[in-house]
Amino acid sequence: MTDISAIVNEVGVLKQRLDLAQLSYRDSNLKSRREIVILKRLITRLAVACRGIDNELDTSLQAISLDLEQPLEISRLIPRLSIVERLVIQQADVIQLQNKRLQHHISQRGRTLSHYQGLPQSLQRDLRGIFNQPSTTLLDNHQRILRLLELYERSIKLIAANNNGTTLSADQQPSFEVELAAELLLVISEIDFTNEQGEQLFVIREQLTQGVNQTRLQTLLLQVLRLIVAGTHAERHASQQFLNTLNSDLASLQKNTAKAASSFAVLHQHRCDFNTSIATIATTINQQLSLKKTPAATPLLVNLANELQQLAQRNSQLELREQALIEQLNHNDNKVHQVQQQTHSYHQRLSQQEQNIFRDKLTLTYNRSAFDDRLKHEYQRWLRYQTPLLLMLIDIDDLSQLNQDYGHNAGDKALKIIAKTISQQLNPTDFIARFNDDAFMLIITDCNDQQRHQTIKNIRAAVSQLPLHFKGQSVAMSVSISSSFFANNDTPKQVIERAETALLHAQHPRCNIIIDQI
Ligand SMILES: Nc1nc2c(ncn2[C@@H]2O[C@H](COP(=O)(O)OP(=O)(O)OP(=O)(O)O)[C@@H](O)[C@H]2O)c(=O)[nH]1
Repeated sequence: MTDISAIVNEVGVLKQRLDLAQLSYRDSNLKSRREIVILKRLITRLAVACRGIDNELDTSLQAISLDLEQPLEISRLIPRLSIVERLVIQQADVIQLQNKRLQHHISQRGRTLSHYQGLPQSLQRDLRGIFNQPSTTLLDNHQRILRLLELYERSIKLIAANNNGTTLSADQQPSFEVELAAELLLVISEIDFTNEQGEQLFVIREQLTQGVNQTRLQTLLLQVLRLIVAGTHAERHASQQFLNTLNSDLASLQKNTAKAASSFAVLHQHRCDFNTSIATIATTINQQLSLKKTPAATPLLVNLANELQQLAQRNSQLELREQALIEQLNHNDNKVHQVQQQTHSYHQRLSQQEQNIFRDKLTLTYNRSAFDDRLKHEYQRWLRYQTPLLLMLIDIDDLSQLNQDYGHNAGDKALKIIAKTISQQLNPTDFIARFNDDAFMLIITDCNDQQRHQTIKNIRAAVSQLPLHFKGQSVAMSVSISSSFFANNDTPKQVIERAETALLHAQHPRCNIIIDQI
């Protein structure tokens, strides 16, 4: 009987364990449902943040969101989640780097503009206000800001010309205004702010379509400029918040997943122990029955055997649920893997954007930031190896006149064609960047004086032979070029200044002169 009471006790203990195992299963199931909610939220946020960046990314994120509507569980994802988290942090770093460069570019343009002679003091103050804002992500909007600055510059010239009462004829002026207003409308229509600034831009758009005078146009230009900067600040703030939330979501997902994984391990251990116990009891009962020493206890033993069988069945159900859990975990594993890949491609796209910010959008040559970087690098090389290093400054003659006579689009076209023509005269190792409005700078390494002369000659000849036609007229273009080798204790700043000063002197009274200055 002692054996039997022991068995009864053990069966009781086993029942308790089974109940515990079921509780623990329910608990871990609840936790994993919570994780799925977090994962869904995360994917939705990612989809909102990446919307419009890439069609494929949009579609895939949408597909994942739909898939997540299926029943899921989460675990074993910790390493992948760590990678996703790292990528998100990297993206934040990339954005910061882009900010710095764009801000630099924009403040350069702003500075040039605010030094424009004759600009009313109040306008100068307004402009300074805009450009003294803290560094921010003007990522997608920096080109628009530059275009606005350009429009603004042109409108100032228009007013200045008006004040002098000379430059523009009466029938020229309204068309010039209309052209400026149309360009401003175009800039606004490209902006997609969903915030307060977006609404204000909409109002300005309405005003522009109804027609505005010159002074109002200039006020609106400045307002649009301010709104874009403010709107970009707001968007930047929102995307920063998104990244922060994404990070904390990932961290919480990771934590919960770790908990779920450990609950799952405990559950599994329970079941193993349970199986062993059942096997042991079954053996004991069989032994008792085979001994036939306790016939009175036989019905009790049979009952116990039945109970054991029931326990074994419940255990099998538990096993099935575990199996389902494992399948869900695998499914989820795939989902997180997809998220990781999407985040990775988002990251690659940001890297691509980073590449793009080194290019001048109009001429596709490198821009000033890229030039600064490259020159720094070549200067270090020159310091070290003292191999020849040459800067060549090429300024397009009379671009403003061309703009005035044939319109800004003609000026754009000339800039593009001349940039391409210059590039065609260069060696693969030469570097060309748009240095400012109508000037390009070349960095040429390992070149002697004779090659320098030849390059200048080739560029001038190629540009002067360009077949440019605007409004049915053939227009001849030319460039002024100065160049200077690095020598003695030169710094990049000194060589650039030397080339700029030489060019300035050569252009007045007239340009198209080669200046070889060492
Ligand atoms: N079309 C067009 N014009 C531009 C662009 N960037 C700057 N400009 C214009 O280029 C002109 C440069 O003016 P200036 O520096 O006086 O140069 P310029 O008229 O070529 O005179 P010189 O260089 O002295 O021969 C300005 O009128 C700008 O508006 C651009 O991207 N496209």
